[in-house]
Amino acid sequence: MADVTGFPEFQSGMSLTSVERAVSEFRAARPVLVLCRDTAVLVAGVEGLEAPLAAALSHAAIATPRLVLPAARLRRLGLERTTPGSVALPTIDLKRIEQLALQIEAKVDAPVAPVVPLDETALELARIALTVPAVLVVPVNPADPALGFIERVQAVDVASFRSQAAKHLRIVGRAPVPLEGAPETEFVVFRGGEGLRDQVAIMIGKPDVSAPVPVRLHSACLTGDLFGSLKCDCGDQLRDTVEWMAKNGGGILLYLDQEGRGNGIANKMRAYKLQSQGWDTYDADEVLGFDLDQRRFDFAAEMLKQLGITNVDIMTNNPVKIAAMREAGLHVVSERRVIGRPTRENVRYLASKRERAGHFIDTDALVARLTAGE
Ligand SMILES: Nc1nc2c(ncn2[C@@H]2O[C@H](COP(=O)(O)OP(=O)(O)OP(=O)(O)O)[C@@H](O)[C@H]2O)c(=O)[nH]1
Ligand SMILES: [Zn+2]
Repeated sequence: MADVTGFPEFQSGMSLTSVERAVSEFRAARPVLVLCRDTAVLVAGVEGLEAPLAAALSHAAIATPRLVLPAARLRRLGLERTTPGSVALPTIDLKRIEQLALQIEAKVDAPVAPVVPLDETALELARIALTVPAVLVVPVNPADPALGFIERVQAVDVASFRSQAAKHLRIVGRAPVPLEGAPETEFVVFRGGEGLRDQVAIMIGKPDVSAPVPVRLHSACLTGDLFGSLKCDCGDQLRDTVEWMAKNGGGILLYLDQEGRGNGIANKMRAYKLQSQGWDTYDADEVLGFDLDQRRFDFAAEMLKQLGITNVDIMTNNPVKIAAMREAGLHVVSERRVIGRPTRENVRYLASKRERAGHFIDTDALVARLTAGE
């Protein structure tokens, strides 16, 4: 007789699910209890942190709470740092937290301690949740009855979440979607990978998979892809790639849920606001606590493998994407550059990508095109 006492199939993937639940709580500005052997901390983001929650956290604390900040933010606060650190908070003072985590001209006002593993977990939670990377970590007693209703997650599950999510990618739907200029196109939707939504492989034409297949990894850019923002070249890159693939025997465009270089749309808008005040694309991100690029591409390589691709003709200017495909075991046979139209608003952005992140972009040629009014 079948075993009717339990639901064994529900066990598989539970560690992923527990992190997903914790991330939902965290995004809703509710604290999460993170456990590592005998140690427990409440973790709360600085976004949405208000006085009643601050008071409850102080009340539950069994040792001094701390504010954990990433290296990028500490550099903005005036320290030479390549690793995250924490600042003790004898009282949970919202104004001081706001200053240390977000204010533009703030300087660090207290000693910065090296992080412990639970601090790293707290930052990782904020990263997965796509919130501002600044977190309050409050040591607590996990048996405290006041914490009974709070979502609990194991630190080890948070730490392995992103690589697990890459491994658990699976196709959940596919259908033909004829596109203008590329009528023979199929959309293949994958669940898993990065971000909070699904990933889509757009199969244009019928590429010969025995030869190197033209592939573009395209990170979502709502403003550029959909609305034609002049601030970047994403919309052109997207449409030009589809058109090129349709005319040249087909290819695969991976549309990846990595808005804002993996920082999420809200942080991208925070960065755009800073850019409107004169900051460049990378410095604006650093003010918010982000390093150059938060994206991983291991799951994109996994999508290609599941589609039966091993040899790739990659369409990108980004050396990190190329290295990631090689590292994941794909054979990058050739490379093509993909440059959109230069605009007065995007030329500085493109130059920064070349100067700061080593993208293969000929900015002199772009400036010449812009001046010639192309
Ligand atoms: N944080 C941040 N993200 C941005 C900004 N402008 C555009 N983006 C994001 O940058 C990403 C660009 O994606 P891609 O064009 O696929 O990647 P890329 O690194 O430029 O590489 P290639 O285009 O392949 O050469 C998208 O996720 C955009 O949403 C910005 O000013 N700040
Ligand atoms: Zn863009």
